[in-house]
Amino acid sequence: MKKEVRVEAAIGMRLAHDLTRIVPGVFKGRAFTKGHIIQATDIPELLKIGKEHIYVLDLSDGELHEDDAALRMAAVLGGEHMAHEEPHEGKVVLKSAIQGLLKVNVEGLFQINSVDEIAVVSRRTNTVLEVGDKICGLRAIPLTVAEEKVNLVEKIARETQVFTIKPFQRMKVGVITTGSEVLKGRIEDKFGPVVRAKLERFGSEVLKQKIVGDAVEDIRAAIVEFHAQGADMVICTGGMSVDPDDRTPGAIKAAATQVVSYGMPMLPGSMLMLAYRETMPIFGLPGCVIFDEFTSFDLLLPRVLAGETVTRAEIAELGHGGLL
Ligand SMILES: Nc1nc2c(c(=O)[nH]1)N[C@H]1C(S)=C(S)[C@@H](COP(=O)(O)OP(=O)(O)OC[C@H]3O[C@@H](n4cnc5c(N)ncnc54)[C@H](O)[C@@H]3O)O[C@H]1N2
Ligand code: MOO
Repeated sequence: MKKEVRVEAAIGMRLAHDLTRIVPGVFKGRAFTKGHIIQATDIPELLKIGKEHIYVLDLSDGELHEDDAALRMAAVLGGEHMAHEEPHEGKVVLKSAIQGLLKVNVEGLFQINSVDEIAVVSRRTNTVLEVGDKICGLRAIPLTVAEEKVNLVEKIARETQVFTIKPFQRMKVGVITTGSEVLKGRIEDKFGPVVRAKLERFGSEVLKQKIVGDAVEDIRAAIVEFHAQGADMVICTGGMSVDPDDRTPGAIKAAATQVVSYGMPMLPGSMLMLAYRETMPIFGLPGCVIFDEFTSFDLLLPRVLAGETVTRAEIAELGHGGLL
């Protein structure tokens, strides 16, 4: 049960929840903390943030304070490689304790948010998380909430394992740079450093970079050789579009046991190819990867490094929102 008391009459009473001050462009946060005992000197400040009344709470059985509801939900939604802090203004934030790939059971999250008065708000599935990055913020909407709603959230969370973080594998990657202009020294290679930096971010490394021309057989042989040497992944660069000298897709196809897709419904990065030679992933990277900061490669590389196999159906789904 909650009772309203005028602030002038509330001196000596404990605040039942955090109170928020927002000054646009300057500050948004806690002005008063739950449990604070109201002093006469607080009254002008309370009135300034629009509080003429405060609640005095007397929780009945089966009713939870917003902070306790949030903490209970965080305890079941959190899991391996996750951490959270104390509630602020009724909200708890789950954070990642490692660098990894966030997997969200979207159906489980939907079921939880279908429980009235509950909000669990997450990053999108397949987001790359660095140490300390937020996974989700969660809260009960009212100041007090029926415990049975939190029980239901706990049940769904246990059954669906809503959030998982997959650490990245450390892979040894063979890089094959195609293009007569690079082989013949007409231009300086820019792909090597870009690919190396993208791999190193996830703790993987370039085993070796081979500079080959545009001949299908040379590119195919280089892929087969890396595979025989035990590379975990091969990345071919350039030669992915429609010119007569763009022969990389044909060479990847010749070396692969499975082509997942040549072409992605994403821009930039629409000419990317993903294939496998047995279990070894092979990427064909189009020229845009040396120019654009984020392409389809930046979306698929973390998936592959997390040990996931990407299907053609998932690639087809990328079209919605794929225009970057
Ligand atoms: N008519 C069409 N034009 C283009 C298409 C298409 O479908 N039809 N696709 C476009 C897309 S999308 C991309 S992305 C680009 C690039 O595709 P490629 O992978 O074939 O790129 P290249 O032709 O090999 O090279 C383009 C450009 O980049 C330079 N390059 C390549 N490799 C390196 C390297 N290792 N270091 C430095 N510079 C490199 C190369 O010299 C060219 O200047 O095609 C669109 N066009
Ligand atoms: O593979 Mo291309 O940019 O879509 O930029």
